Amino acid sequence: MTVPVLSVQGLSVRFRMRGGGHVAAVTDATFDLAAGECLALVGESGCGKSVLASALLGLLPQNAETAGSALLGDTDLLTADERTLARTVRGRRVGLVPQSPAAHLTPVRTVRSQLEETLRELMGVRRPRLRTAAEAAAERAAFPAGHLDRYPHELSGGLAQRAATALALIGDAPLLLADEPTTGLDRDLVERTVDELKRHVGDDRSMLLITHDLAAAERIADRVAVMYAGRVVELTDAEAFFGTPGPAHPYARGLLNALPEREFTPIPGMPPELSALPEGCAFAARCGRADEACAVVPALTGGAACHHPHVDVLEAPRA
Ligand SMILES: Nc1ncnc2c1ncn2[C@@H]1O[C@H](COP(=O)(O)OP(=O)(O)OP(=O)(O)O)[C@@H](O)[C@H]1O
Ligand code: NI
Repeated sequence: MTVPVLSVQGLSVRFRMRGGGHVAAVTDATFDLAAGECLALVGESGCGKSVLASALLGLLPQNAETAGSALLGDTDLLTADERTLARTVRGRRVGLVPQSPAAHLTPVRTVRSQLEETLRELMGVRRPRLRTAAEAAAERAAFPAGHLDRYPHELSGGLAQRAATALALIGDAPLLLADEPTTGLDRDLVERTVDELKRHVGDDRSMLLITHDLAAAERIADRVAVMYAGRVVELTDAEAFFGTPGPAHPYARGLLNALPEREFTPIPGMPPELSALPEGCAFAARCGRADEACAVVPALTGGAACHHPHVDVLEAPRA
C-alpha cells in the first residue's frame, strides 16, 4: 500500500460560542487521499465541508477547537504553526482553487501581474524569465494569453476560474483543494470547469473537491465522501456510488434521488442544528429505515455509517 498524500484521522472541529455553547461543525472525519486520486466531498449546505477545508489549510477562526490529525507527508496540518503553513504548505504543498475566483483575484491588478507575483513568491522566478513563465502558467490552465492584461472584473466567470486555477497550479503542489469551484457558473461552464480541473489530477497531483453539485462530482471523482451534519456518513468508490449498486447510506441515496435527472424527490425534513446534535445517528429523524438501534451513532464500516444500509449494496462486492 502506497503512502497516502493526505491522511485525515478522527478530525473534529467545533466552534466555541458566546454563552458556552458549541457548534460541532466536523465530527470524527477519517479518510485518506491517494496520489493522483480525486475525492469528492459532497453534502448539503452547512454540513461542514468548508470548515473541514479550512482546517486542512490552517485557516480556522480563533474560536475553533480541533481534534484528530491531518497528515500531509509528516506535517500535521492541524498542529503546524502559522509560519510553516504560510511558508511551506499553502500554495506549495496544497494548491487552493477558490470558491469565488472573481473575489479571490486582486481587483486592482491584472492577471499577468498576479501570476508573476505568485511565480516570484513560490518559485523564485525573476525577470527576465517572469514574462514567459507567467504565459506558460496561464496556458497550463487554458487561460488565453491575449487576456493576461485584463483586470478580474473584465473577465467572464469561466476565465476568472481559469485564472484562479492557473494561480493554484503554480506551486506544483501535490494536493489541490477545490472548494465549490463551480458555484455560480452555468451548467455547461460547470462541466467545462470540472473537465479542466480533471486534466490537472493524476500522476503526481491529487484533488479534494468540495461540492454540493453531485453531477460535477460524478464527472471527476474517483471516490466520494458524503457528509451529513458534520460527519462522513459514506465513503465509497464513485462508480459504485453513482452507478450500481448505488449509495449504501439512506441519506446519500436520498441526496442522489433528489436530483432532477433522477427521481426528483427531496428528502423530507431538515438536518439538525450543529449546536444541538441528537445523541445517536443524526439522520435518524428523517430516515425511513430508522429504529431503536439508531439511538447510537453508527461507525463508518463497509463504506457507510448506518445501522441499516441498503442491502443490495451490502450484497454486491464493494470497492
Ligand atoms: N466561525 C464560526 N463560528 C461558528 N460557527 C461556524 C463558523 N464557521 C462556520 N460555522 C458553522 O459551521 C457549519 C458548517 O459550515 P460550512 O461552511 O463548513 O458548511 P458547508 O458544508 O461548506 O456549506 P456550503 O455548501 O453552504 O458552503 C455551519 O453550521 C456554520 O454556520
Ligand atoms: Ni462551503
